[in-house]
Amino acid sequence: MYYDFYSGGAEDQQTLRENVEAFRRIMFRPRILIDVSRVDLSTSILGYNISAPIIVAPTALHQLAHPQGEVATAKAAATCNTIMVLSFTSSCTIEEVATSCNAVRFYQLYIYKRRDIAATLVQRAEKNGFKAIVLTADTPRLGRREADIKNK
Ligand SMILES: Cc1cc2nc3c(=O)[nH]c(=O)nc-3n(C[C@H](O)[C@H](O)[C@H](O)COP(=O)(O)O)c2cc1C
Repeated sequence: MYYDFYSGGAEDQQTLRENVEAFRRIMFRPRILIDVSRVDLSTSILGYNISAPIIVAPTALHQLAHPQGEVATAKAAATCNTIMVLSFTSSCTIEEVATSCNAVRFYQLYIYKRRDIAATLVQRAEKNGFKAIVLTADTPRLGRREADIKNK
């Protein structure tokens, strides 16, 4: 059931397939006869410098995959000099992740009807040195993930 959670998509998984296909369609443009003695992919997001234009997207429940969960992911982000976005549905607490490493951390938020829950979480994230809120707006309801239904 853990594997299905990570690998599965909703309904007939057409969007999941299209996500993979979309990346396959992206080609690197070769640039010929230019100086490659120093290659630098670094960039910045909201003023924070990172080693490449890649950050850790918010994903739920890392402890399903590893006992150290998001703490280990945040340490890896710090080692790679990039940003860790901690999921609202993280298996480690905001405080555990904050004290585990010095990665630049953003906090992902779903907005529930109970706005006081969101407010409390934002305050906890702020208090623990998270630098930005990543608002997830595309999940007004969860997709119908048939593998999860089967595994219940
Ligand atoms: C296993 C899994 C768990 C996820 N959990 C969350 C989550 O907790 N919060 C969230 O905002 N997005 C979550 N996402 C969405 C990812 O952040 C999203 O896939 C990522 O932003 C990459 O976007 P793309 O799939 O459109 O390329 C999850 C995705 C996967 C595959």
